[in-house]
Amino acid sequence: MRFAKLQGSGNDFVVIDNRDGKVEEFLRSLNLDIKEFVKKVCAFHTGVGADGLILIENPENPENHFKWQFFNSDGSVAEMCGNGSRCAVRFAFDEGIVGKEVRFETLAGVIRAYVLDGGKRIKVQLTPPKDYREVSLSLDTQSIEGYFINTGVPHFVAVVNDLEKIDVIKLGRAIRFHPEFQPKGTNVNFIEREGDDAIRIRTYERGVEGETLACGTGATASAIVAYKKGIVSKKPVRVLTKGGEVLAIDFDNDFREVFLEGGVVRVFDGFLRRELFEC
Ligand SMILES: N[C@@H](CCC[C@H](N)C(=O)O)C(=O)O
Repeated sequence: MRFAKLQGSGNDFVVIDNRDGKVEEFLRSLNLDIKEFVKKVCAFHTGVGADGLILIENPENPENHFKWQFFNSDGSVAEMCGNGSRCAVRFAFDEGIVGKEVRFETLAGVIRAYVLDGGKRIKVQLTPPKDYREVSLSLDTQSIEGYFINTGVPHFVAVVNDLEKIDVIKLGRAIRFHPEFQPKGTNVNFIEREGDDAIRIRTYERGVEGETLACGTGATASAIVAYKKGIVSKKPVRVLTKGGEVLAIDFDNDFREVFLEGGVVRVFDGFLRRELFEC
C-alpha cells in the first residue's frame, strides 16, 4: 500500500490516499483492525515511525475537498491536529486532490487551509478555541497553575521560567492523566517567554504519550494563552518549537479567527508490505 511520510516542524505523519477505500480492503485481507494497523505503521524501529497516521477520504459534503481520519501513533482517534492538517493539505496538493485554497472535514469541524510557496508552507485556520479556563492542579509532589483551552483538541498550558529543565515526560504525563481532565485527558504544553511576540514551547502529546518535536494545536493554544495573559503583546505570535522551526500563530481580537502557519516537508514516499502486519 502506497503512503507518504511528511513532517511539519518535526511532528511527523504517514499519509495515505484512501479515497478508494483500499485501507479497509487491506485490513479485511489481513484480518486486522485499524488501531493495530496504525500502531504497526507508526512504530519507530519496527515500522515507518511517525507521531500519527492520516487517511485522506472522500468528503461527506461535496463543497469540501476531502475528509480525513486522524490517528495518534497509539491508534487512538483525535478530533483535530494542527501540524497533521498542514501535512495532509500538502499531500493533497501534491496529489492534485486540491488547489491552493482548501476545505476539509475533521471531527472538530471544517478546516480551511491555504497552500503557500508551492506547498512548502501551509496555513490553516483552526476551529475557534473553546472551554478556556484557569486551572490549579494538585499533583503527587507539587501543585501547578495553568490554563485549559480546546483548539480542536484539549490543551493545558503552563508558563514556566526554565523550560529546558522541565521533566516534560514525568510532569506532562501526570497532568495528561489528572482526574481534572478525565475521561478524555489533555495534551500538555510548557511555555516560556522569548520576547514581545515570541514564546518557546515543549509539548507532551496525548496519544503519542511522550514529548513530540512540535504540536500545532498546542502552539496555537499556547500563543492564545500567552497573549491573553500579557506574556506576549504582539501578534502574530512566533512559537519556537523543539523541532527548531518557528510556527506563526495569528488571531483576531476576539479569538474567532485563528491561523497556524509553518513549513511542511514531504520526507519520502513508500510502499507498506504485508509482511509488516503478519509478524
Ligand atoms: N500533533 C497535533 C495534535 C494531535 C492530536 C493530539 N495528540 C491529541 O490526541 O489530542 C497537532 O499538531 O495539533
